[in-house]
Amino acid sequence: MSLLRPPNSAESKGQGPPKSPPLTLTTPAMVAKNTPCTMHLSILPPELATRLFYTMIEESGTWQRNKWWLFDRVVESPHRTSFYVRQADDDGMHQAAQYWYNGRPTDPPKQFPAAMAEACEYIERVVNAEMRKRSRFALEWGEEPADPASDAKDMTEPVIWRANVAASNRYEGTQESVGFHTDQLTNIGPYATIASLSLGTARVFRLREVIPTDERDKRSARTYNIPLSHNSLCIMHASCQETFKHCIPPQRTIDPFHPSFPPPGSSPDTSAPAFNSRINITFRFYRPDFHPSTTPKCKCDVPCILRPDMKNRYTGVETKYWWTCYAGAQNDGKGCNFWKVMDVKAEGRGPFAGGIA
Ligand SMILES: O=C(O)CCC(=O)C(=O)O
Ligand SMILES: [Fe+2]
Repeated sequence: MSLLRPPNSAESKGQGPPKSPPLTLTTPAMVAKNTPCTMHLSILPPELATRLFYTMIEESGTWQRNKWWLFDRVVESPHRTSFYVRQADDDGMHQAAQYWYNGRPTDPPKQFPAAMAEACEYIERVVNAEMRKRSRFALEWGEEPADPASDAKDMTEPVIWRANVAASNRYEGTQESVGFHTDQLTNIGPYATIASLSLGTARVFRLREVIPTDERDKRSARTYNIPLSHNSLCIMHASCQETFKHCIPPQRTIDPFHPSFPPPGSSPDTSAPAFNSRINITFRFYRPDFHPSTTPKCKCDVPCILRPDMKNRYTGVETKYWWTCYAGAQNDGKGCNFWKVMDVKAEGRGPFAGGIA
């Protein structure tokens, strides 16, 4: 008599623990309480935020939609994206590196535009201050990155995170989006910290936990919606990529963004146009011990990608990670099925915050 059961009862669905409805997190306190993220409002001086928005709108003219093979067809990302490296100031890390994306070698990346480099200094300060408040996971990077002084002169505390690369995304209108995913850990390593700056039209950032297999009958995942406004920073802290997926869903409506001044170079009587565009910049720390030259290659001779074992993550002392073939994303959907468990000692990774290896 299923017709007589209450529509949302566990019994009517046939399985699983009760589900909680999606929760919208509108304040920094709510974000910190419910997710492995923190939200920081009005992060940049307003003039810099608007100037950077205009810079990135201009830059985005050349950005591409990512394409890859999924099973037997090519799919195209419903938004545009690009990759930047910070001026190679230290160890030549970027000069020598061959960058790959979705299983294909990419052109040498562009350098941070001036306004992005300026913004990055504010963001590094906030990220380092936040990280110092949190306890660290054993597999996080355990040493000060090389030459912190050049970018953080007035920091009195040690620098534990540096943004040496950034990926940027542009979402136009209500329908451009990115589906649920976790960020590849190939070069940022386990328990990475990712700092995500939002500019322009506010969009919802959605998070959902991946419940480990052995907890599925005890609890179910909840969806969290975080509206990210112009000039806000969302930090995905260590463990976010191991435990949660994230996406930018399409929306029914958005509010146009009205910049506080017209584009640089416009005539004095021009008023600022309105935009339906959101720009996102995710600042990342490519770890020296996960330098592209150290990425294992699969039998297709393409660098593997590194992913956590999200579903069985509590089976060992530490989360397990896999190196897997990614060639199939480009090669007509055909990869070599190569995989191996990451072995930090055998691969010579570290130093780690937990002092392993
Ligand atoms: O646009 C965003 O806020 C998220 C972008 C993202 O998830 C990514 O670039 O990996
Ligand atoms: Fe992401």
